[in-house]
Amino acid sequence: MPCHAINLLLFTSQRKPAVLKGIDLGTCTTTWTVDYLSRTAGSKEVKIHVSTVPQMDFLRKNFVYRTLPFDVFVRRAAEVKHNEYFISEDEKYYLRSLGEDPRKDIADIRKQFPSLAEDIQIPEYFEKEQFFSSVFRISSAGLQLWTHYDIMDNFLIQITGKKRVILYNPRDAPYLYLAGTKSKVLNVDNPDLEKYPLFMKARRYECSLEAGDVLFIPALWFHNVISEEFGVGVNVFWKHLPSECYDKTDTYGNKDPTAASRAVQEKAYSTNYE
Ligand SMILES: O=C(O)CCC(=O)C(=O)O
Ligand SMILES: [Fe+2]
Repeated sequence: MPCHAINLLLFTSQRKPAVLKGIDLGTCTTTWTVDYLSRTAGSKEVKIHVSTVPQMDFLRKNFVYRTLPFDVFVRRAAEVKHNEYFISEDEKYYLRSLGEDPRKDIADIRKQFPSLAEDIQIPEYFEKEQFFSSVFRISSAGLQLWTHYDIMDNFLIQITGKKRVILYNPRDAPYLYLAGTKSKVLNVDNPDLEKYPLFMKARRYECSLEAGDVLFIPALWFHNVISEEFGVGVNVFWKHLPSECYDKTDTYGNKDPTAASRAVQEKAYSTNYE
């Protein structure tokens, strides 16, 4: 086993987030320009989030869902002011790619974007049977995705563009004012402490992702993501627990696992962390 694979196994088993640099991700890191992406993926329709403000709020829904051909979407997401737009000329876009039928099918870029999937080499540090989904994350500059957790282990592969990611340990959940898997505290940099006094107690971890970096986000770790530039990411979720622990109807990877599996996941945090 190569040395970096051993390192990776070591920290995935420690269940701590980490940024991996210098991993061979294939040709995507050099070829995925706006032109290339538009030409290669063509006009397949994608459902996108469109927002007039950069800070998207899932709970109050300050954005709308719209559909665009992929090539048009990528060009718009890469520009700051738009000639053609839905709500405002400086609206922001976010794509979280989905399966063909999002209620039944899981996002897998090899199925929905086969020509682009050829260009990316996904770090294979888990067994094939553990793979759950691969998801495009394409965002306008400035866009901020709400703080949330997912229930599976995850590599966030940043192919182009810069991101800033703030993370919180699952143990700090009591300070994050959760509604389901999402935090009500949108402004993590300047929180309203009168409304959310306990937020002060949450310990913030922060990292910058440059193009070509891969962030390991362990299951249940909260993350808040700001795209500092227009950028293209792909994230890969995999099942680190036995398959039967997961809800079979969950195509997003964010439905809570069964009570027993949740207890197992949480135990990892109460024993492994200082
Ligand atoms: O990079 C993003 O836009 C969001 C990533 C994310 O939420 C994830 O990888 O689970
Ligand atoms: Fe996530």
